[in-house]
Amino acid sequence: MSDTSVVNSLSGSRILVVDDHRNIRLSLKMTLEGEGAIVTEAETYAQALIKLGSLSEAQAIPFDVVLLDIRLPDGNGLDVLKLLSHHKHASQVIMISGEGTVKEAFAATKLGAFDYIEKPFVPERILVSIGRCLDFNNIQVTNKQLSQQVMKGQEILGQTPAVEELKSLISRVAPTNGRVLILGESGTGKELIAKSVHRQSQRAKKPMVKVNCAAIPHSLVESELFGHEKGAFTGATKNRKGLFEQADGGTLFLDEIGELDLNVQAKLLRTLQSGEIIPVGSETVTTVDVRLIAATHRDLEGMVANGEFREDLFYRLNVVTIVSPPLRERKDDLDILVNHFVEDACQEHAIPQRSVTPTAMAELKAYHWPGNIRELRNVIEREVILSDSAEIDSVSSLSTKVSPVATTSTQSQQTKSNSLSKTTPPGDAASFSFESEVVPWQELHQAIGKSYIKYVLNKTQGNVSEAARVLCLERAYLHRLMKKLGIQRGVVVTD
Ligand SMILES: Nc1ncnc2c1ncn2[C@@H]1O[C@H](COP(=O)(O)OP(=O)(O)OP(=O)(O)O)[C@@H](O)[C@H]1O
Repeated sequence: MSDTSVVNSLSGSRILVVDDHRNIRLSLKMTLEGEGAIVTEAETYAQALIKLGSLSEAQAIPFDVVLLDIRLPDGNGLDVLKLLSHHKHASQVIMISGEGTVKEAFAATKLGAFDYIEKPFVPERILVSIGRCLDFNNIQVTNKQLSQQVMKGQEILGQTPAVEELKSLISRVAPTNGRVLILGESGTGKELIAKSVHRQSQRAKKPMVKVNCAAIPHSLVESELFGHEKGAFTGATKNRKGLFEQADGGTLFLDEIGELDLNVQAKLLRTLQSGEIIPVGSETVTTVDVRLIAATHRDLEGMVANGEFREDLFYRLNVVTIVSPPLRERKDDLDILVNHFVEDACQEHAIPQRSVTPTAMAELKAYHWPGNIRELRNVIEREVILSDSAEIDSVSSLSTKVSPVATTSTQSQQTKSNSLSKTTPPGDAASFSFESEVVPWQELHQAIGKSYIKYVLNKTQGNVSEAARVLCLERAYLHRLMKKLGIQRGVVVTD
């Protein structure tokens, strides 16, 4: 036996030895089986093809490594190699040859042979080469798994004309350096589009840095984008690179750009015009090469008209506009999306495979989807988790706040299976008469809560701190609740 690293890597590996010399086959078989490999022999070109199977793309080749002699009585080993090189899931091939020439060795390597070994060889030479092959196979498998993981959830799914058009626009725009403005409602996939543009661009190997402008306090946006010098403001204890610099050579994705205040908009405009940034508190100008992609669910043109967004910045950003269509305008994609999200949720939560029945699918199609694909993903995840059976037959967790837009074909099913969850769609009172009498649960919950808080505030003479104490709530939380429920501070109304 040879060294342990070889012993470990050969154990259980499937190896095909193709050679017309019986002695060579036997000696290879003995050596390889001694290391735990499973060896199959072929004496001729024809036998090799039989052992390799149909070589159709649908079938994996049943060997990890093929040891292939070049001169065979009925053909040339290089032709077998050629056939294997066209196969998507081919095994690795090590060519062996008695009277090999440099030309042959070169041809073999060009056709994708992993190694080329001349006879006579010592067994260790073969073992080391096979060990490397197997390591390479493992690395390839790991790479594939990793890239599948990275790509998981990154694909823009859908086949409706709207989505096909979207994908075609992305593929045309992506390879250019043009700035992109992505418009669309929340949850329609704007971030997915931005990632797809970056991935298909020449900057794909460089970073894509994402920033949600709505999530950063106004006072910090400038320093986040452009960086700051030590001591520029309280808390700036050291120099810090901004997101523009972090994205240098790549893409900066400014999500919710409509939330930037006018001051930062002016600085952003300057950077877009000059390609230069000046960190907060610094005098040094740095040049950056960044492709900007911006997105918003807001009506930027309306904001320009109202003076809330700079017109010059709007035109700078808006070299190409991509509109992400709302889900209600591409309901034919629901089947694909739903099946994908069901599969995803089952995998993520280690739940046996579930499926959605046509009845449940009709309910999903009748719904208006105000939260778009994000809402769909969440609804499906909830249904998968809560469902007791392999078939999801009814969708109980659709939001109760928004009316479904029922189509004629789905109304009867919807009335049957969805009797409690929806409010009446406009102009459709007859078929929803029972539902029109029912107050959705969340509305009821809020109404009771509002009435109760008002009652307590009345008892405490409008004293919010006292009311919070009595209700066992944090004062700040009670304030937020009052704001949400529309209870004005200081105005105490007795219901
Ligand atoms: N066409 C699609 N195919 C598959 N998944 C999608 C698609 N569009 C959106 N999603 C999924 O829906 C969710 C929301 O998408 P995304 O965050 O890109 O939306 P968004 O428009 O950027 O939302 P927001 O405006 O709230 O930031 C994500 O989980 C995303 O993977």
